[in-house]
Parts: sequence; structure tokens; C-alpha cells
Amino acid sequence: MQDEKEKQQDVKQNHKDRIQDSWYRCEQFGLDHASRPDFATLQKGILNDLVDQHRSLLETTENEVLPYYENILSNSACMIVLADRQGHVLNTWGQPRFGSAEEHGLIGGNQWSEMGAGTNAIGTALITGEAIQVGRDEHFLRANRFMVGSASPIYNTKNDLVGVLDISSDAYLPQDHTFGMVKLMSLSVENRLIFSAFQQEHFILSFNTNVVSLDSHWSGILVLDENGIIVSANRRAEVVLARDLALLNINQVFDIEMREIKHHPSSLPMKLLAMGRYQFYVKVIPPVQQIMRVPDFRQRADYVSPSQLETHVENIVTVADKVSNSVEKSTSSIKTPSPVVPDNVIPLAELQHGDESVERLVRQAHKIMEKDIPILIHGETGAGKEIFVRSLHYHSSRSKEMLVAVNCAAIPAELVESELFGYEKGAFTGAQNKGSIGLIRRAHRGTLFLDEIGEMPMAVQSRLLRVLQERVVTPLGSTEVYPVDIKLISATNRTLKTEIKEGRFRQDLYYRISGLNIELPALRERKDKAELIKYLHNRLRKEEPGPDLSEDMVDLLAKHPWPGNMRQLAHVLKVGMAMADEEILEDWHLPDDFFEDLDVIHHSDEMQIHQVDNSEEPIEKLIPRLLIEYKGNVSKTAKKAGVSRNTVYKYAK
Ligand SMILES: Nc1ncnc2c1ncn2[C@@H]1O[C@H](COP(=O)(O)OP(=O)(O)OP(=O)(O)O)[C@@H](O)[C@H]1O
Repeated sequence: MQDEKEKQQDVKQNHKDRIQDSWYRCEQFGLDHASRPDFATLQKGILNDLVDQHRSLLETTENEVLPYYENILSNSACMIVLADRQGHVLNTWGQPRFGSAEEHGLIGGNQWSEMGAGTNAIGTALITGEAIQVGRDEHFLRANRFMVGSASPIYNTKNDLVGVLDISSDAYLPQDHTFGMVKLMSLSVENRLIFSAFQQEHFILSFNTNVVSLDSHWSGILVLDENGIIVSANRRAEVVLARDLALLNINQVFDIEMREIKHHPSSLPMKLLAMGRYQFYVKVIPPVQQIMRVPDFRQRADYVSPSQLETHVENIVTVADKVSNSVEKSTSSIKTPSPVVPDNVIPLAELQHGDESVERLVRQAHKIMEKDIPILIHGETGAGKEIFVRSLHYHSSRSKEMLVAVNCAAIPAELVESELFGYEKGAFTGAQNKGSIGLIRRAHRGTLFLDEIGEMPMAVQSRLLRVLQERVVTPLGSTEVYPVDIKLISATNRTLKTEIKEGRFRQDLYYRISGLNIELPALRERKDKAELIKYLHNRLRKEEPGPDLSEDMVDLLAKHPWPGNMRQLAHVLKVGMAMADEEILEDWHLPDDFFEDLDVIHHSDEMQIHQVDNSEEPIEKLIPRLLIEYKGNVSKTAKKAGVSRNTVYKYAK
């Protein structure tokens, strides 16, 4: 009882503070209690345009919402006002008792902003983004103190504030009642907006703790796409579930799969657990479109849409290119169960271009993806470990679920634990008070990729070990356990065995994560280097048109030691292609750092040539002479002297 009283006092105090804040703002705006409101009334034409822009909001309010409230409100001499996000009145309904429109100002085109009209329900709700009731004397301008206003903002499906609903009256209305009603009306408009945007083609779930309230406006609403991804939700859903729901799969929120939802009768509410513990009643509302089954031949597998046609042709060309590749035969043994690979994911078959050892390890990893065996990838930085993992995930049976990639080196040590395992509401100061599900649970039924696992702090290693042994996660500050089903892939560019010897990595964890050990070769060691260079060049050219690659250029690129591996190659190609306006990429288009690395190789050769045979012309003379001979052509000079372009620059006078 005491609690309830305290709560009410808090609410009152909070309300007082908000009114006070608003009065302070009004003073800052230069308003005086005696000022007349300035409604900056819009001209008729502009108001008509505004009404046009807000047609769906107006229609939804007028046709879908007001009828429910008409009976209740018709006796109470109040006015319902819909305003846009700047406070311009779009329309009003009802019979006020207040004098003429000029006197009370609640007419189409008038702007009820705080700046012009002082503290008022519409303007203050818009500034604070929250519902508010403004009593007679709480209005800043005396001129407005004849009425009481209750307003509640309306948010669209993208969570942008789109307008505000207000009930104003000069009569005595039971205040809590009116306030509650306007909040309900705005919720109801928001829900209607969601239904009109998604109802045709999407499954919608409504949920509530109580079965009889399932159809009420305060139920949570989730909109799902074909695969069960949450594409929209009302504000209630996020408040009730206390988490960000955007783009989660429904099975990460409720203990149900999309295919079960698709087959569940809409008239029968289900009892489901949210996040493994909170019980809700859930109702399935199937897409309206399903009822009207009309043939649509575009659904057939052999239909190619005009926009796909182009990529289709490109794919055929890529395949044709590959047929001439002698290793294509063995690569084609990689079956791809999921043909829906996003554009930014490299298909498994394109991860190698003739290097049998890479082909073998791609095949092994692909197979192991379907087994309960963790994968550990070792490779130099930039060798393509993450690209490889993405490709593996999207070609596995887990592709419909999330791939959660965590770079253990990028998260501050003190946050790794909470990021991975999640935390309970208020588990520690500084944490969002909502609590967090954590990355491991986010990867439930999908793939968890722990990059740079060698950087993981020891304390976190012990917790991770427990998760892998027991297959449950316990969030920080919680005693609850949550079962998880994850495919674990880890990667490192350190030698973990050395880390173990030096006491920085747990041996038992090493054995847990290294079911299949993969050594992804550095670019310079790959037998398919030249083909890979051509492939990457082609891929980049698909993003943006660029120059051709000559065989000489491929040779030059293939000679490079590539300490930054694929990442460095992509960078060099991108810079070179941007610099070249000619049709062919030439060496002078390439960035300087490319030649610095090449120099390291050539330098020892140069030293040998010029030191062993003293009779040879010294390099500081040879280069200027050749430059004159080749009329300043750096490439030809470099070629003739057997040195890099950078060396030519160094000795050019
Ligand atoms: N097989 C590939 N085909 C085309 N491009 C690739 C390939 N592998 C890697 N790349 C390019 O190299 C870049 C780096 O790759 P990735 O991030 O996978 O390397 P990494 O080994 O995970 O690096 P790090 O150890 O530094 O995290 C990618 O962004 C991409 O541009």
C-alpha cells in the first residue's frame, strides 16, 4: 500500500517537474504569462498540402479509432485534435463548449507549439515525446487557462514521431480517465498503422500476459517476414520484452519456430515462453493476402525478374570462366544446400582458384559445419578468415539463423564478459538498465565466430569453457541458465600452443575449440595467387568500372610478398584502379607502400649484383643513364635494371 502511495507521489512529482521544465522553456522563448498565443496559422493551401501528406494518419484516426470513443466522448463536451509533428492542427472532432474558434484556437492550421502557445498538452507532448496532461493553471499563457488538455504522441513503424492526439475540454472531465483514453487512442492509431503497412503480406503476432487482453491496444505486436525475422514491432512489444527487437529471429524471442507459426490456427492463442522464462499468450494473425490465392507465375523457380537478369548473365559468365579452370571439377564437389547467399558473401566455390590444399580445407570445413565439432582457423592477418567463415555459415543448414562475429581484440577486456554472456537488468552500474541477452545467446541455432580468440582475457576463457561444456549460458548477475545451440568457429593469428606455454591461454579451452584445425595459407604461399588476383580484380570491377589487368601486371602483383594478405591486395587494387584512367592498370598507378615491400625482396638481389661483380656499373650511375636512354620511363628503367620503381626514384637525379 505504502509502495502504491510512493509510486503515485513519484508520478505527481515527475509531472510537476515536466510542467516546470516547460515553463522554464517558455521563459527562454521570451513568453510572458499575459502574452497572446501566436498560432502562426497556416494558409489554406499549405494546410491542404499538409492534410494530403498525412492522409493515412488522418484516415486511420477518423475511420478506425474515433468510432470506438465516440459514445464515451459525445456527452462530455470535449474536442479531439490531431496535430502533425510540428503541432499544426490537422483536424478536430467533437463539440466543445468553448466560444468561437478564434477564441480557443483549436482549429485546422493553427500551430500549438510551446514556442508560440506556451505550455500546452500538444506542444509539450511533442517536445518531450511523451504523453502529458496539462491542467488549467498549468498552461503558461493565461489565455489558455480555460481548458484542460491531454495529449499523447503517435509514432510510426520506424519509431519516428509523426503526430499527436489530444483531447481538450473546458468542462470537468475525470482527468485520469481522459488521459488514459488519449494514450489508448494513440496506441490504437500506432497499431493500426502497423497493420495497414504489413497486414497484406506478413504474419503478425500479438501477445499479452493475459489471454482476454490479446485483442487490446496494449498488446505487443510483432511483424514477421517469411523467415521469422522481426521486421517491425509496436512500442508496447519493446517495453514488455525489455529489449531491442529489430531483425531478431522470432525463435530468439519466443520458444517457437517460424514454420510452426505458419501452421498455427489463428483462432487459437498459444502459451509461449519469452526468452526462456516469461510466459505470454500469443495469437497468430496470418497475412490477408493468403486468403486470396491467385496464381502468380513469378513464384515459379524458373522465373528471372528483369533486375535479376543482369546478375544472372554475369553469373553465367563467371561460371563459364571457371569451367576453363582445371580445378573446377574438384570444387564443384562442394554442395551448396542454401542457394540464398547474400551478395556480400563469397560463394564457397569461389574461395579458391586452383590451390588444392585450399580446396581441401574448404571442403573439410564445409562438411564439419553440419557436425557438432568446433572449428579453429589459424591464419595471418588479412588472409581472409572472416570472409571464409561468412561463406561457411551461409552455405550451412544454420544459414537462416544469425552469424554473430565477435572480434575479441576489439572489445575492451572489462566488457568482453558482459558482451558475450549478457547481463541481468541492473546487474552492474553503467549497464543499460534493460539488461542484455549477450552475443552467445544471440547466436542461438546459428554460428558464433570468435575472431582473435587468443586475445580473450583468462577469466572470460574459463566462463567460455563452461558454456562449451555445459551448453548453457548464465548472464552476469543472474542465477538463471539458458540452453544454447551454437556452431563455434574461432580464429587467431597467434600460435595458441605458445600462448598456452606462456600461460596466456587455457589448454583445456584450446582442446574444446580446436575440433577441426584449419591453417589458412598466407596469400604469398598460395598456388592460385595469380587466379585469385584476377578474381578479386573482377569482383572489384563489378562494384565500380575499372581498368583491365595485363598479364605483366598480374606477374608483378604475384611477386609481391603481401604481408597484409588479401586485405592488402584489395587495398592496392582499389587504389590502383582509382588512379588509372587508362584502359590498363600500370605499375605507376599502384600506391608507394606496394613498392616498399617489393623493395625488401629486390634489395638483396641488387646488393648481390652490384657487390659481387664490381666491374658492373654502380646502381647510382646505372639508373640515371637508363632513365635518359628510356626517355624518363620509370617502368622500363626498373625492368632493365632489375630493380623496383621505388629504387629507380631513389637513384634518379
Ligand atoms: N577469398 C577472398 N576473396 C576476395 N577477397 C577476399 C577474400 N578473402 C579476403 N578478402 C579481402 O580481404 C579483406 C580481409 O579479409 P578478412 O577480414 O576475412 O581477413 P582476416 O583473416 O579475418 O583478417 P584479421 O585476422 O585481420 O581479422 C576482406 O575485407 C576482403 O576485401
